[in-house]
Order: sequence, then structure tokens, then C-alpha cells
Amino acid sequence: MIRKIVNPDTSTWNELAKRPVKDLEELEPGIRQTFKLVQELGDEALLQLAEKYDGVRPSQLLVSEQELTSATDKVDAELREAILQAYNNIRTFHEKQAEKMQPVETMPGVLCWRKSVAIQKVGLYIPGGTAPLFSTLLMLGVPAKLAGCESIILCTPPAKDGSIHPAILYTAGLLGINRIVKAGGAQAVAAMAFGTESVLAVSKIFGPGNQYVTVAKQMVSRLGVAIDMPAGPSEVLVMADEAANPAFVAADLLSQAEHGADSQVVLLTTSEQLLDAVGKELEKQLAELPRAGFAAQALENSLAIVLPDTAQMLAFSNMYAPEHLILAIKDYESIAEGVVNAGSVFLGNFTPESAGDYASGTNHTLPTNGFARAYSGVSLDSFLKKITFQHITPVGLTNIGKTVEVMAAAEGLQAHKNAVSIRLKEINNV
Ligand SMILES: NC(=O)c1ccc[n+]([C@@H]2O[C@H](COP(=O)([O-])OP(=O)(O)OC[C@H]3O[C@@H](n4cnc5c(N)ncnc54)[C@H](O)[C@@H]3O)[C@@H](O)[C@H]2O)c1
Ligand SMILES: N[C@H](CO)Cc1c[nH]c[nH+]1
Ligand SMILES: [Zn+2]
Repeated sequence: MIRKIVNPDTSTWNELAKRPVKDLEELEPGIRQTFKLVQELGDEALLQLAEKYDGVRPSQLLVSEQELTSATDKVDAELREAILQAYNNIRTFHEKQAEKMQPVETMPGVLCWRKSVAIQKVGLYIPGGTAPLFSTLLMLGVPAKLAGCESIILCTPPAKDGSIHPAILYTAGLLGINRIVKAGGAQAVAAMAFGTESVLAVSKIFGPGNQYVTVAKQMVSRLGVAIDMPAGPSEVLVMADEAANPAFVAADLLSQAEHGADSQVVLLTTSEQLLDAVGKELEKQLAELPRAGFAAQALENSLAIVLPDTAQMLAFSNMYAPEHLILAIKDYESIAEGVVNAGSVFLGNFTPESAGDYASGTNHTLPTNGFARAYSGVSLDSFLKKITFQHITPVGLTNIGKTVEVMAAAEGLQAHKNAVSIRLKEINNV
């Protein structure tokens, strides 16, 4: 069960913030082997590795037209309606993120502007090892389509019978994504990075996944393929005081613990009484969960920490940088203002984290393992490049020319200076 700690010394906080993830050095050699196999054997490597890790050698790697069209009837009407509602909310939230910058005249005759352009070829990884995360497809597919990415490839591991979950296929159909590859894990990442006969090499790979997927993404990013961020095993940190409801807090902790044995959940509280009540609720609710095995293992790696006040809870949370932060405290509005490191924040007692996982509109592909200190979650921007443009008139060059000449000369870069001087001479007819 969850480890309890009362008023830990601040010198121990960094140690407490370590996630239960395997070392990069432990995972990298195996993943490098996988990369080599995919580069040497292409599609055949994907088939062999599906057999090894997913327990099936699919009869074909690409989902067929027939598999795609027959998926709709296999998804019940209530689920289709829920997916549609989530799709609409996610679309509404993400389309408002579009920016159009007006040109700016920094000096008379010197005009600068910036334009957003879609990344042309993108790859989406949809986890499917232990749960078919069709919600993740909405989180990646909606902004990819809004951005206008021309070529979108989707990789997801096949089930033991070689199929892809109908809800994933239905969601792909809704989004208009039809190139779907039955491949998971590091081999899927390798295929999207290097290309195979069936998988087009892409410029940027998106999507969460287990540690193999996350480390593989980090490794290809060193080889020149962009990635969204390291989005590994799910985590949540709940800050709770006496205003919190222990049953709600336990439910929120379990909602992320059930993702997998390597997930971590953290409870910070000012009240030992609340901590005990949450402990009882955890036991009660855990016993009812179909994925109790995963959740119980995750709780073993998790923490419940009593701290003296809300300021200390905020300080710990900012140091921990959780993927999800729930503020189940009286002053959630003012404390939210002080959050500087978190993937996504949930305010008050009636904002469960699962609402963001599925349907409120925000993106659930978020940085884990402390990466929220520097990375943002997926958004429309993740699928766009920002290209800057400028146009300088002869009057503009007359205004800015001297500045550039002086700076170039001071850096000892005469050719830079000349590129301006030669034009100024022409303007002045010298
Ligand atoms: N951070 C986020 O935004 C976010 C969002 C959703 C899900 N998640 C996380 O995604 C993960 C999904 O994990 P999953 O395992 O269910 O699915 P997954 O699709 O990420 O991984 C399954 C694949 O892992 C590979 N694999 C499994 N065992 C292996 C081994 N021993 N060696 C090499 N490769 C192996 C296999 O190829 C398999 O196809 C969970 O950890 C969940 O918490 C994170
Ligand atoms: N909590 C996950 C992100 O860490 C996203 C998810 C998908 N389905 C359910 N939850
Ligand atoms: Zn979740």
C-alpha cells in the first residue's frame, strides 16, 4: 500500500520526487537492438516483434479498408455518442489555440511577421498494450487535423487476435485517418522514425506510451526526428486539506494508478486525519477495481506525505512537477496562481482528472517524470512550425543599416557588414 511520510525534511524532497522508472541505461541496449532490426528488415521486423511482444504475427501490417469500415457497427451507439461529444469539446478547445500574428513594423520600413505552418509528415503512437486508448487518438488526431498536417500515420499494437480495437478504428474514421499500422512499442517508434515498406518515415512522432515507447522516442530525437515530449507512465499529485472529500481523493489516485504498475500517485495533505480516511477509501475502492493488480502495484511505488501547510505543499508540488495536479483544497484559486511546474491542473472537489483524460477539451498527452519542469503538453502548436518572414524597404535599410554594420564589424564578420553596405551604396547612388 501507499507509503506514508510525515513532515519529511526538505533535504529529502528530491529523493522522494524520483519516479519508479527503469534507468535509461537499462532500457537503451534492448531498444537499440530493436532499432537495428527494423532498419535491417523493415516490415518483417515489425511482424517478428509483434509476435514476440504482442503475442501475434498479424496477417497484414496495415489495417484494411474492410476492417476500418466494419468498425463502426462494432462500437455501441452510446460509446459513439460519447466519442463524438469528446471530439467536439477537444476540437473547440484546440481550435481556439490558433494564432495569426499581424506584421509588426519594428522601424519604419522594417516589417517582420510570423506564420504557422503545419508539420507535413507526423506519426501518432496510440498505446494499446494493456488498454486500447482511443481517447489518446482524439488528443493527437484533433490537433493534427486542425493544424493541417498532410500525412498522418498511426501506429498501435495489435490485440492477440491481430485486430485493432474497434473504438480506435471508429475514432480514426471520425478523424479521417486511414493509414493505421499494427505495430507497438519501440519498433513502432523506429518504423515511424526510419521508415519501412509500409510505414512512411515522419518528421515528428507524437504520443504517450510505456517506458519502452518513451525511451525509444527520446532515442530517435537524438537522431534528428522530433518528438512531442517524453510522455511516459501516468501520474497524479493531489493536494488535499480538510476541505477535501477522502472518497474523491482516493478515486482520483486510483484513476491514475490503474494505468500500469509503473505509474505513481502522490497525496500531499496538511491533515493526518484526511490521510487516514483516504487510506481506508483506497483499500475499499481498490478491491472493486477490475485492474486492481496494476493499481496495487502502482500504489506500492506511491507516496502520501503530510506537510505543515499549503505553502509547503505547493513548494513540493512545483519541485515534483506532476503530469496532473489536483487541488482539492479550500484556496484552490490562489494556489493555482502559484503553480509553475505541472502538465495540467484540476481545480476544486468536482473536477476529476478523468474529465481531462477524456472529454473536457484539454489535452491528456502530457509530460511525465518531472519533464513538466520544461515541457508543455500536446497542443495545436505541437503540430505547427512557426516561420518568420521579413521585408525591408530601401527606407527601412537606411534606418537599420548602420546598426547592422556596427554589430557585424564588432563580431569581426566583414561579409555580414558588406551585405548591408553594398545596398546602402546603391540606395545612396554612391
Ligand atoms: N503521459 C501521458 O500523456 C500518457 C497518456 C496515456 C497513457 N500513458 C501511459 O501509456 C502507457 C501505456 O502502456 P501500455 O504498456 O499499456 O501500452 P503501450 O502501447 O505503450 O506499450 C505496449 C508495447 O510495449 C512493448 N513492450 C511490452 N513489454 C516489452 C518488453 N518487455 N520489452 C520490449 N517491449 C515491450 C510491446 O511492443 C507492446 O506492443 C501507460 O504507462 C500509461 O500510463 C501516458
Ligand atoms: N491519464 C492518461 C494520461 O496520463 C490518459 C488516459 C487515457 N485514457 C485514460 N487516461
Ligand atoms: Zn488516465
